[in-house]
Amino acid sequence: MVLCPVIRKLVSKRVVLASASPRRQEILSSAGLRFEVVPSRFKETLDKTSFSAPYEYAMETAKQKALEVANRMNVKDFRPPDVVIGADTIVTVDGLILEKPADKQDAYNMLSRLNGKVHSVFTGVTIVHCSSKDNQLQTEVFKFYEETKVKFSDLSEELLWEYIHSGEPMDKAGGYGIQSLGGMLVEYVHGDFLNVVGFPLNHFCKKLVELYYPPPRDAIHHVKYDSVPSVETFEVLSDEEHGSSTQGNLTIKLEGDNAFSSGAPGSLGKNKIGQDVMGEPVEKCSGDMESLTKFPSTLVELLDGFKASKAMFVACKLKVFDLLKGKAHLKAKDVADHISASVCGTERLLDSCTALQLLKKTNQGYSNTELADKYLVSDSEYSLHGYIMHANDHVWPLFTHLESAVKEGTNQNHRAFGKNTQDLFQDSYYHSMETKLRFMNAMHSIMKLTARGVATAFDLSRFRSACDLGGCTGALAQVLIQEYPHLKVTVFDLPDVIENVSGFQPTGQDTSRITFTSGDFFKDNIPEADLYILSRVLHDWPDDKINALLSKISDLCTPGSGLLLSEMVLDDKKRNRSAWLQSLNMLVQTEGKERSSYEYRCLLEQHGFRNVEIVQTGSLLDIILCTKC
Ligand SMILES: Cc1cn([C@@H]2O[C@H](COP(=O)(O)OP(=O)(O)OP(=O)(O)O)[C@@H](O)[C@H]2O)c(=O)[nH]c1=O
Repeated sequence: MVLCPVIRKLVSKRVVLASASPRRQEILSSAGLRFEVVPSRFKETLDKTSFSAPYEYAMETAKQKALEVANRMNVKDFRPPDVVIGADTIVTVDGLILEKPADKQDAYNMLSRLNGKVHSVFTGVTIVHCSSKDNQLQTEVFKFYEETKVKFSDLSEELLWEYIHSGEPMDKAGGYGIQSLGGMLVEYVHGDFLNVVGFPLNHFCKKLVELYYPPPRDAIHHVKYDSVPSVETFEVLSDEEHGSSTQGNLTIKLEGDNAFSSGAPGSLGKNKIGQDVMGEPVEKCSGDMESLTKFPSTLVELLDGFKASKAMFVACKLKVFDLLKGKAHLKAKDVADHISASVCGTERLLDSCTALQLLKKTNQGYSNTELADKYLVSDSEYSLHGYIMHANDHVWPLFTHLESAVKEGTNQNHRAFGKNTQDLFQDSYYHSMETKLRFMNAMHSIMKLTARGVATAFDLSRFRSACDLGGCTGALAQVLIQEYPHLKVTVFDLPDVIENVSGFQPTGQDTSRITFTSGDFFKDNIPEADLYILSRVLHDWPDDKINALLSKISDLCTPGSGLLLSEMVLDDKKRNRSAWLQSLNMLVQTEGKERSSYEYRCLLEQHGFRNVEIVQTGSLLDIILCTKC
């Protein structure tokens, strides 16, 4: 029996689990999935210090495990399987990542660290959709992770050694198996138990729903029943999505009273074409639903969206998070004094930020959350402060003219800033030192956060030289030279930018393989390289300018040269909300737009690029690599 129809979606596909873990095999086969097991040969040796968070490491390892298997099978069988699933489980405690112990002493060290404490277990999962064109593997990569908190009891040395001698710890992350003897060590678990065991089945099913049955965004909401907690479900699904009939009726009726569903208000259990997918009378369900969902909470969230954004922007601008960094607590009055603001206004801002989970509040006062410390403090390693200031000072005013942008189909720089933008970058970003540095800061902060993902989405080690066109402060170049010891990178950008890059260079790092060259890629000669990179560049421009640029790059390329793009890729199903909103953003501020993978593929193939591969990261940027024929 296949309880969850989304698992049934995979029945007709050749699915491979790239894992030797017997636990993963058991969890997935118990869920009714049919798959082959091809353990990955990928060595789990990625540099942990190069990841901004432990789950990034787990997701990347999971991805590399899956891609290794996809590649190997493509070579061996001359065609890849349809889907490859990879996973990686890690335990984190005291800022350390624990994997499988090397020996008994190592297991003891791990278990002693966990003793009496709460730790996190992260499993990163990657689903790779594979196809093949001219024997070249084409992949679409989807990643996610799940975190579960586990508390160990206070355990005696004797018990720890007895457990270690049982042999159980050796093939398990953190040195324990919660599903077996190790369960005795555990006081409580917060979150998905199976995630600790090695595979977050629930999240996996939700991800499959997103991939195979994307609902219209406003159709997912939390439904409350007397005896059932509010949940986001993946149970009730129909293949008749978006009005297009696919393969038969997937009516599913859950047993007992706890059957629940998701759907647009007033349409519980009713699919797009009016069928009752729960097998219940539609009227009865709709009636119940209306009384239960008086409030269209999705709309309320949207109504509040701009208030939440602005509260965060203002708290950043007033450097509230900088002030609270490293301090145990501050009262509203102390914060107000420091930022020269009213006490009553400051208190409301701080309370709103607390409600938004950017701050914590106790009787002693306010303090930063981990999130704020990491991303909102202006000088933190992966700070988004620069990008947020750009959003506040540049994007926000433009969005107040969205209505005009929609009516006129053009950017609103003239209305928001009194600027005619003949030359987009010169006129809107670089017209004063202040706007120039603000824009550079914004690009630097967002690139620092995303650079590792861009640099490692594909193996670029075959290239010896790269040219990052519009590479701004060189944040991506920094990561590229760390990842690829033989790569030399030229950062090419407008003179206005290159004159000011020195303040953005890291101290104490060898940057001798990075060269900064100034010029305009539309007008001037572009440096020669094996690999050209356009990161968040094409979305600024209309097709005619893109064609001119791609043609110029293509002329410089020799067969085998690469072109790497990073952009937010639009999806037909409108799942990637950030990408669609970013396209609106491009309307109000540039001449460009975001594009779909099909549009990118066409543009690239038109200019002689082939083997177009796309990695959808599920975060801010998707990555496309292609090769000049
Ligand atoms: C915390 C915990 C972990 N595990 C196992 O730990 C291995 C993690 O290692 P991995 O590198 O993610 O996987 P692997 O076993 O090396 O397999 P592979 O996917 O081939 O790399 C997986 O087995 C998991 O079940 C348990 O069985 N129970 C637990 O409570």
